[in-house]
Amino acid sequence: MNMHSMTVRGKDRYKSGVLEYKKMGYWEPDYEPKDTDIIALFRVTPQDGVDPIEASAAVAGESSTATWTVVWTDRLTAAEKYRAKCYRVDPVPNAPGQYFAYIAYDLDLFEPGSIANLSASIIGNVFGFKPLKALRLEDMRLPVAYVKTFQGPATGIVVERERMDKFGRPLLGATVKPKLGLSGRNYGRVVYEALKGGLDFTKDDENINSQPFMHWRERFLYCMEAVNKAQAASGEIKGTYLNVTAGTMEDMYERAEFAKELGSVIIMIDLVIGYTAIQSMAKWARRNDMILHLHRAGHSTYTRQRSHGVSFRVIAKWMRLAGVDHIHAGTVVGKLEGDPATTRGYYDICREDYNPTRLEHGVFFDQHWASLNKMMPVASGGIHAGQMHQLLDHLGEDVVLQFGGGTIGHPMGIQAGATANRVALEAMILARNEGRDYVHEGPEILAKAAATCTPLKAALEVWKDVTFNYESTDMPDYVPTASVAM
Ligand SMILES: O=C(COP(=O)(O)O)[C@H](O)[C@H](O)COP(=O)(O)O
Ligand SMILES: [Mg+2]
Repeated sequence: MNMHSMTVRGKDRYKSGVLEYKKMGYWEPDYEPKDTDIIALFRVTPQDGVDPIEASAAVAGESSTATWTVVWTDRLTAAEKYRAKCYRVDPVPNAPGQYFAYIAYDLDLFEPGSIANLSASIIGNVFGFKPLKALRLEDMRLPVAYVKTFQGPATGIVVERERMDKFGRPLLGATVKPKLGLSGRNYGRVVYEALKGGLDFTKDDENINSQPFMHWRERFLYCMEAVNKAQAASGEIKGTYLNVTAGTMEDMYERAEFAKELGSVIIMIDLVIGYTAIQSMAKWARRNDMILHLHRAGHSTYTRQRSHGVSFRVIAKWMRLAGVDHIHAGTVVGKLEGDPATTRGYYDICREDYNPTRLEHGVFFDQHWASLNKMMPVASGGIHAGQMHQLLDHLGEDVVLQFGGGTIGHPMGIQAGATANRVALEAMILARNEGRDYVHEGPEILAKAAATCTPLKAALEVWKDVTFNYESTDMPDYVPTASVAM
């Protein structure tokens, strides 16, 4: 690096001549990624005047071996091998000033089985790099050799269905509401009524831990009493996701052990506990035959903006490696953002053994999952019985459909809310199994089922106008085309 260039100030500071990552070897247009390389696809928005290829090479540099200048000690390493290599840069169609940069990383740059280590490189410093206006990690290709170093989902969809004794339909759940403030006794009543009314699961909310109005042991005791009573009353297996999220690992382990002691089939954690804590809890869940539910609390702070942050498809991939069994993955039709095609891509990541590239779903790479278990996607956020045909159509059968307000807000009460959801689902599954066009005939099928089910009739009546049709911020707006490198 020419030391003189470091004295340039202001806007000129970012002119291409100042960045020398290309010269340092982080741009290799002829590089053919190896099967064992990890590949990251970034959406790079360079500052005005910064050459896109230089900016992309800088991303490769800053997310692997480089600092801002060449250092003598590079010569003491196999720098050729350890340098990440940006090998392709394409302009993003319909997004002036944005570029897709493909970067390959040698497998030896990463510790086996550690999301913390992977993320410290790939999203470590580089998002704050001054020559970039914005940066988004869109997708990653994880080689089989790397995937195999992770445990993967503790239980998986197949064994979950066996343990729950539920087949051939989506599972049904509800988040207890209001989110905060209920006493243990009243909380337990919600769980009992929702389960007895026909749901398979109830769930703690993301911010229910151990507050003055209900300490965690209180919650666990009342919830498991409710589960046991509802199982006895219905003859079905029931579960409630006991949120073990806490301030320390010690507390989380203590809560998880108590959940196990009480006979719970499932525990829950929040994404905000961090990657290492998630991996530890996944190992605990595997050792203790427990289903592990992950609420993606916090993700929208970095997944929602189209030009900056990390796509949820990357988080979904990391979570499958880390080993959770359930993951919130969007609803398409509910209150929270997410368009059908992109959401479908997230569901594919959860449920397929192998993801072929599907640019229309925002899936940029073939991804082999090396026999890691599948994750159950969870659809939650503003959904109700009147949308059952759309939910089944968009999300398929291996999914948990969770109706919080859509159960507990039912005009005839919680049990009726649960019954409305169960009857709507079974009517739709029956129609599907009979080969009917349940999507287009959905409203008729629901109306017919409602004729003999007053709770469903009331649900359809009260929520008939509830739709959330806002434009998504995460539409797949592109299909990569010509490379600006050529
Ligand atoms: O409490 C709810 C939904 O409640 P309700 O069913 O009453 O709307 C969940 O926390 C959200 O689903 C999270 O969103 P996501 O699932 O997208 O992570
Ligand atoms: Mg919630």
